[in-house]
Amino acid sequence: MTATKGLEGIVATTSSISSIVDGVLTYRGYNIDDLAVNASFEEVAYLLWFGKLPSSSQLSELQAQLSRYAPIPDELISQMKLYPKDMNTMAALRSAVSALALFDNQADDMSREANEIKTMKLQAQLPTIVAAISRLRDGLEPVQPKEGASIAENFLYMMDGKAPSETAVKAMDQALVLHADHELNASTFAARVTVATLSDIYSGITSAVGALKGPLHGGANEAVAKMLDEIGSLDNVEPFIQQKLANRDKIMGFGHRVYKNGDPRAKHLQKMSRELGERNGDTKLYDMSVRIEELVTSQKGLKPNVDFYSASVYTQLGIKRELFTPIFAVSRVSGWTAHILEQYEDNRIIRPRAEYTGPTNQKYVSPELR
Ligand SMILES: CC(=O)SCCNC(=O)CCNC(=O)[C@H](O)C(C)(C)COP(=O)(O)OP(=O)(O)OC[C@H]1O[C@@H](n2cnc3c(N)ncnc32)[C@H](O)[C@@H]1OP(=O)(O)O
Ligand SMILES: O=C([O-])CC(=O)C(=O)O
Repeated sequence: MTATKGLEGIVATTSSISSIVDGVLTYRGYNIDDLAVNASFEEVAYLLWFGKLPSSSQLSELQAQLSRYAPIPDELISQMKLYPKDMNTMAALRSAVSALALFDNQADDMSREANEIKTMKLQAQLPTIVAAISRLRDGLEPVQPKEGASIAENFLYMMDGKAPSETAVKAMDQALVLHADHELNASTFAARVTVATLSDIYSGITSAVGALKGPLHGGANEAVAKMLDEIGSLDNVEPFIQQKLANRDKIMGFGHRVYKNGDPRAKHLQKMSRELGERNGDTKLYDMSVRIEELVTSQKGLKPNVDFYSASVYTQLGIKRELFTPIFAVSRVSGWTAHILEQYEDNRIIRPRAEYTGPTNQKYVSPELR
């Protein structure tokens, strides 16, 4: 038995949800480039869950269901009020998602029908939770979700309590589409491992949020924003990046386990970042990002991943940095739940082996003789 570090190149499951072949990402066979410019996030969520794009009536029904499920239990809000103000937002989200199970009397109902309802509840409630965490941290009361609004619009509205601009809603919706699913990434794998023990869907999503939090995965978008802050100006990009590369430090938002010639989602986020900068009359963040990309690509051969330009997109939308990774979860919960439903459909416990490298032939010696 020989271990492969990080399971690189290991095919661990079959899946019909999303694929990455020769650098092309598809959801259920639809190219991400097509979906990013044409589909709404709700259409994409439906596609991931049910395998086909919804008809107009199916889409309206889904929107109505998501609206109905969006409010979160008052008991959960009371609990969240006890979270410390200096909390890590992803840790708070992880706790709140776990607590949601306590207020759902179908949490342990393993029927397909019950799991589809929980899937929609989770999709509807994650944005409400993230917006509430943000407001409670600022000493503000949560804003109730607005009936009939899309996930993107509602999320922006619940964060600020003000109607978001059309531009902001469009950008958020596209960002949600781009982050919705990504084959067997670490958080999706964590979700599948958890539910493959026949544990409940809330346990799977709690595991996934925990895995997404790390800076090598979803947490990289927040780290990119910190780096942009630290760099501060276009003039400082070159010395900063040269120093980082000389120290062999990782540049956050670059590199990918699967894509070696670039992440197909990055170009859409780059375009969004440029357009938002032009609209705001200030392209500094975009210009700095492009310069970082030029340096890292020419000197290390590394290309930006989905987390790189999303940092300048969200910053230019006026979103606080500590919400960047939670926004990833607001989108990716669609993919996580699709994978969980798929795992339950044809389940076998996921239990690989480890190559043992510790000592052998040890003999027990009593404590006084050690
Ligand atoms: C949504 C997402 O999860 S996208 C990924 C988000 N994460 C990041 O942006 C964090 C920065 N990137 C990374 O840490 C990595 O590229 C990962 C985690 C994405 C992929 O990791 P792996 O597939 O294990 O690649 P690995 O870390 O082995 O990198 C291969 C080589 O490229 C280097 N490298 C990879 N990424 C970077 C980077 N961002 N900056 C500098 N060097 C890098 C490594 O140091 C390594 O060099 P070496 O062979 O000289 O030791
Ligand atoms: O696939 C991965 O390893 C990480 C990633 O890009 C994602 O989850 O979107």
